[in-house]
Amino acid sequence: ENIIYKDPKQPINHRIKDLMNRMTLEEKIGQMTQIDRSVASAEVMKNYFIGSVLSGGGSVPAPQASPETWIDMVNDFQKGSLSTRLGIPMIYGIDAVHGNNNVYKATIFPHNIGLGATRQKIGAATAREVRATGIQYAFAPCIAVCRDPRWGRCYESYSEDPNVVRSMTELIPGLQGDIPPNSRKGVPYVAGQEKVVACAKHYVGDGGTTEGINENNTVASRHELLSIHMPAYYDSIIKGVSTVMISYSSWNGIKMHADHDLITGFLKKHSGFVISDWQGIDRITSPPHANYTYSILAGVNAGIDMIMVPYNYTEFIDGLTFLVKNNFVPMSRIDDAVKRILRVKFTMGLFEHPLADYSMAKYLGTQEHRELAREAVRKSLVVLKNGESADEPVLPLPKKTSKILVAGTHADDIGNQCGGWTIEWHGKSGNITAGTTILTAVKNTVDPKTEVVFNENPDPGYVKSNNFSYAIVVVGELPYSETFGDNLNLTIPDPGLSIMTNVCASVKCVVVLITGRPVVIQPYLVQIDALVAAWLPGSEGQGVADVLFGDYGFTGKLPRTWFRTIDQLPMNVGDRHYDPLFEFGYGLTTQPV
Ligand SMILES: OC[C@@H]1[C@@H](O)[C@H](O)[C@@H](O)c2nc(-c3ccccc3)cn21
Repeated sequence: ENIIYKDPKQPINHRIKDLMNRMTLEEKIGQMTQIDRSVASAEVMKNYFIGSVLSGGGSVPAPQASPETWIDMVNDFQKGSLSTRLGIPMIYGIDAVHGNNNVYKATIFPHNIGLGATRQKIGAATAREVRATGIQYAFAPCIAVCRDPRWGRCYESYSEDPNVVRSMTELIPGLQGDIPPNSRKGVPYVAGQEKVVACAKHYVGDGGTTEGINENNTVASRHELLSIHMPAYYDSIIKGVSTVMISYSSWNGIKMHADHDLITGFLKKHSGFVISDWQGIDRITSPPHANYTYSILAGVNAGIDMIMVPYNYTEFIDGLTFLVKNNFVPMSRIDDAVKRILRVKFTMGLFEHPLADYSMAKYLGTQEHRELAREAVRKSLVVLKNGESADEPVLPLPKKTSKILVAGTHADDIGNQCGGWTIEWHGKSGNITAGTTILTAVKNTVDPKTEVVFNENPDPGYVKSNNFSYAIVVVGELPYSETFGDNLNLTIPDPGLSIMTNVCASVKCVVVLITGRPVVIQPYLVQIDALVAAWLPGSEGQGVADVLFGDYGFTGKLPRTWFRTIDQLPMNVGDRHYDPLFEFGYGLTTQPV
């Protein structure tokens, strides 16, 4: 190819410069525009030079669509982009935040709250399952530091402790590949076709809002912001994260999407691109979209490079074009944004491999990935109580006994054990995707002679009259995401609470909590014989039975403080007044049998 930007042997900076020199303003602004698949088509991609498409939570080509159907859709949009004058390929993004979780039959890993180990391997497996659907960009990892469990997204946060969150940035080399030894830091990196572009989110302070109110205001000194919420961004950038997503929240009343100092003045020492959240610039104003021209002006001039519009792309394109032509947004700002977007697209080899090939479809939901998820589940569970004293432990449970009861709303429900961001945006109860429920796992694990009785919500009389050796009660929160998960009381919703108290009043009980965060449990502890925090384990429920029955020991530790009562919140490790029910880092261990 004698056209420099099309020649993979040319240095990337030369390819960027050559391509930029050829681009019209319309083509440049198109690169800055990301639209949802529901308003995309090959025609739209071609006519508006769209640079990126996404699947918002639950935005799928068809219910239970196969990997091939996903690849067909992505390649159809790509062909539209390749048919433009300059043939700049588009990049497709999706929230693969615990596996490629929008996709039917994808492996669903534990949510971040439960991810204690194996993060790089999980990143690599997730990258493969994203590529299995032809997608090249994952809006992960979320490196929020959740400081108040009343926040609806606390389960998307690894921990309240910035150091734990920093260690979780190991997901990035899993997703993107390890940056080459002694390569320049702060440069985007994606190692080929089995890796994806990652996205550290949401910049910055998303987990520190008042009372955990989603998208709200984080009141913090500069020192607190930099020491609690910022550290993991350093690690992410050093590890070559290619993109950073801006938070809906505000810092001391300033909307992050309009914060030039923190975006351009601080973050953009790295040379990847910065992307807005969904209608993130619209929400700069209250009410959202009250002055969209101002939203575009404030967001783009603050330093945002790609706008997740995601629907009314002509309004965005026309608005930004007006602002550039009338010198409200300098051309230098547009060129900076497009340069960064092109750098990521060139670095990841998208110009050389714009179309997904079907050979990777086989990676979706493989047994190998499910075994990895199962291992992650084992390592994520935390034993908070194990009998009345160490010399009479309840766990591990005997496999061989006459008859056991399994009860609870979360015992035989894949959707409940996966939580939000699974198949649908908010997740959904029921048999929503492939996997192993905890009940199935228990049946797989006990001795064949042991009778396993499942009764979701038994009455006390039933429990008493049946002479069960013990009961496993699996209850917790119903699936939720974002604002819908904001919760000021953090009680176990009924009927879970009454199932727990009824069963535990009548027989020796092991309570397994399926929650995205600590919940009120102190009043019930005395009647619970053993208590396990299982968080949101995902599709591989076998990992729960593996440790319950001693095939593996429990090793998990609390990644966040377990409060005594709600009125203590916010309360985090290191606070002067710290009086938790179970402290950060607490967890009883058991030996494998
Ligand atoms: O799914 C794309 C992004 C995701 O990456 C971000 O983490 C998350 O904050 C987010 N919220 C919405 C969203 C919010 C309200 C209505 C519709 C969609 C969309 N998104």
